[in-house]
Amino acid sequence: QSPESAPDPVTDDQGKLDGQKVRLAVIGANNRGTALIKGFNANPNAEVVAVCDVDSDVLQRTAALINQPSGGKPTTYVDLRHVLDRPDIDAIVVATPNHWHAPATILGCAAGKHVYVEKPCSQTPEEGVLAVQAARKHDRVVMMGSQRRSWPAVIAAMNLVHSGRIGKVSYARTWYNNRRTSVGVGNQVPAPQTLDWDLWQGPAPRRPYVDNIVHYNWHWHWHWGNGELGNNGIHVLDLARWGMQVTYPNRVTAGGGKYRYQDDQQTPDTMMVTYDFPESKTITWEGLSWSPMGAHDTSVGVSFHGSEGTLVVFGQGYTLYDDHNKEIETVTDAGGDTAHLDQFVQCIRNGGTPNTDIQVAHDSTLLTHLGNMAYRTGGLLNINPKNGKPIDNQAATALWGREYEQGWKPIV
Ligand SMILES: NC(=O)C1=CN([C@@H]2O[C@H](COP(=O)(O)OP(=O)(O)OC[C@H]3O[C@@H](n4cnc5c(N)ncnc54)[C@H](OP(=O)(O)O)[C@@H]3O)[C@@H](O)[C@H]2O)C=CC1
Ligand SMILES: O=C1CO[C@H](CO)[C@@H](O)[C@@H]1O
Repeated sequence: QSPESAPDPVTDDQGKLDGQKVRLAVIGANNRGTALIKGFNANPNAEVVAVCDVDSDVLQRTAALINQPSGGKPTTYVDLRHVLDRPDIDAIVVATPNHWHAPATILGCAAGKHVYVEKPCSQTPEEGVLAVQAARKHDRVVMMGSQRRSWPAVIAAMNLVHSGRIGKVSYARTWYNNRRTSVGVGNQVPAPQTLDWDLWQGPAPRRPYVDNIVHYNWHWHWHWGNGELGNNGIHVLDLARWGMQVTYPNRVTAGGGKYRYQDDQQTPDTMMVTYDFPESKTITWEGLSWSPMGAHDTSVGVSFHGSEGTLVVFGQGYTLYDDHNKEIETVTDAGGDTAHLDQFVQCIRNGGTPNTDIQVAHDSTLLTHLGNMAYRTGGLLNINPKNGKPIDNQAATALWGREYEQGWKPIV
């Protein structure tokens, strides 16, 4: 079956389940997928009934984690299209590498499934636009895994910023720091017997298997990933955009490079991006994948700078400062995934729009794409703030979409 001929939609007019458990399939089960299997498994209103992974070892290991209330184990699948064929599955959870995120979301919506898609929700802006269209066309709940949106202290922090507690807020700084090791130089070897390399690649044009890409290091290749900006920048840029109440910028500038190691990584390990918005507001991102010391002695965060004070979101909470940097309060609360996953489940059961609905998700993810597009095309993009598209810039416009393996181009 070709991806363009997905099964007919299975619809229940309101997209609601009248009090039943939401039946989920987790697609992509390794690192993040394992956490999501455990998270949804712990939700009293959800049940993981299927696990799908292109690596049979990962599949067996992760399926074994689940005990269904009925006492059974989830069904296992290698090909996500077979998951979509099952009418008894209400929703899919996509925790594959990034090049699969939007194509799986779009196929899922067409098959009548609600979708929890990991961040970033797309690999290119074009895919993000299509994912929004697919969600609306098929009237599905489509939510992105930017779980900070559901953390109580982060919500309280945003309410403070929006209430004017720190005055007029014109600037937000975001950062991410880590001491990552080198990915080394890979060798072209046969793919492991347990791995279906063709399906792992799916929508991406075919390449030979190289032994330092699976797992995780695909993040650092433009062919499959979106670099640190798409990996960790999305979490904090999403918060910055929420706090600043902005959507599309009018100018994006990017600098940096790949300085630390001589290896196969393509994406920058040192990156600074400035987003200027038409509302006279600016957001910056600083990503250092090799130096662990970030602003305010933290490795990841956002600071909002207002005329009457400053608010720093870090970890699971925030610190509020007055206009002379005197600390007023520090608040921390629950983090994790529980509230975010529950929101997805509740929206499916009871209706409603999740806090990281696909449109919100796309608008935030677009910032990461624009930063990478600026970085890859000379450093400066002028943007149409009405639609987020680069103006008079052929090189950047070429990165709005991407090439697909024949037969895999997403269609809505
Ligand atoms: N919200 C959050 O805090 C976090 C989000 N993430 C996001 O989750 C995603 C996954 O990250 P991570 O788990 O670290 O990456 P990994 O590379 O460790 O895992 C990805 C998994 O997806 C599997 N896979 C690949 N293609 C398919 C397919 N077509 N069908 C089914 N399974 C497939 C992989 O198979 P194989 O076993 O063969 O590699 C692997 O098991 C990323 O997009 C990342 O951005 C990650 C961490 C935290
Ligand atoms: O979202 C994420 C949270 O942090 C992890 C550790 O760096 C990332 O790998 C991941 O993608």
